[in-house]
Amino acid sequence: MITVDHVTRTYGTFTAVDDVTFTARPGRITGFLGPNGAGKSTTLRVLVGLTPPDRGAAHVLGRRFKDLPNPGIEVGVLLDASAQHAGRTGREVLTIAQRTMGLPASRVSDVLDTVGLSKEEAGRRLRDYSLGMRQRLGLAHALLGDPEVLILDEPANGLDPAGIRWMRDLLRGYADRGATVLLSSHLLHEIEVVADDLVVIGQGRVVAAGTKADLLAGAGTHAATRHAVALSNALTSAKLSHDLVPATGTTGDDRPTVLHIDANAEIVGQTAAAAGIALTELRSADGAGLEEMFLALTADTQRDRYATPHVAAHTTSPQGAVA
Ligand SMILES: Nc1ncnc2c1ncn2[C@@H]1O[C@H](COP(=O)(O)OP(=O)(O)OP(=O)(O)O)[C@@H](O)[C@H]1O
Repeated sequence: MITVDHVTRTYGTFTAVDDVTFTARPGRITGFLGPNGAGKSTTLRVLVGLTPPDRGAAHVLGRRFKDLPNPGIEVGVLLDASAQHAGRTGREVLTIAQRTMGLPASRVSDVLDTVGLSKEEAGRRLRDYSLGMRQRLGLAHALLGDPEVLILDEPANGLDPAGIRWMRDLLRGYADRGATVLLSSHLLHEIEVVADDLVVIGQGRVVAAGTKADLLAGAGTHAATRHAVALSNALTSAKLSHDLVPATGTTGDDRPTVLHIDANAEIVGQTAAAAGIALTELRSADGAGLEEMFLALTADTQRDRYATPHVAAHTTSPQGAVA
């Protein structure tokens, strides 16, 4: 269990983390999401005692990190995979940690195996490691003590697709055995696939927290059609609000146009059928849900604005909007 309780951290007059409160529970993977500079790393640093908070407190397994007698055994931490002496070999890094923690020497080979670093790679110096190899070594370091809690900052950074899949399975296995897993990431798809719970942060403040299922509930429906104007009219008549999904076909294109509708697929299908409109696709918008939720929740805190063309059924002429 991890609890972050009203944590605030300022640098001069700048508030990097502002009254942040959330819980990461055992047996679950909690995804910590936010735009660049939102305060994710600072929060994780407070959690592991590297940055003192100005106000509030963070606890891991009911204690402050610095009060854990042998933290490596209880909590596996990966904050910055490059923060190791470049002249040491991977095996040396792990051996130092293994001895410090009082673990059997066999743990080093075990975790090298787990993260897929070969004997030969473990003998190379870190300065010669690729980004993905450093990340794997960082994970090996975090897993060394077979801890009950994992705190990982951007763990998928630099991993190839097979590595990302492997990491996902590894974290799922940990959580299924009752561990608490907290991971930050910008990779929304990764978080969407792996996380049970989500905490979204923007400009230092928590803007949403809860189970992924609750937060993404009501994601709506995506319907594709070659008759977007007619469908938009039918949806407007049925008082169903809808938007054009950005970067999909527009009138004049050969591709069907995709609309996002704030209603379930059954209602949308019935509305289209009643109006005699053929749909080429009808599906829950879950897949796009996290990205849309993330951008909407953090819109005020994004440095890169994004243009969303709106059909805005109830306010704009559908013909004008999709033409
Ligand atoms: N030591 C420091 N001194 C001054 N400002 C800092 C310090 N550490 C962090 N900050 C500021 O706090 C804010 C939050 O930074 P943080 O690294 O926590 O964000 P983040 O959400 O992890 O971002 P990213 O996704 O880009 O890694 C940023 O504006 C950053 O510049």
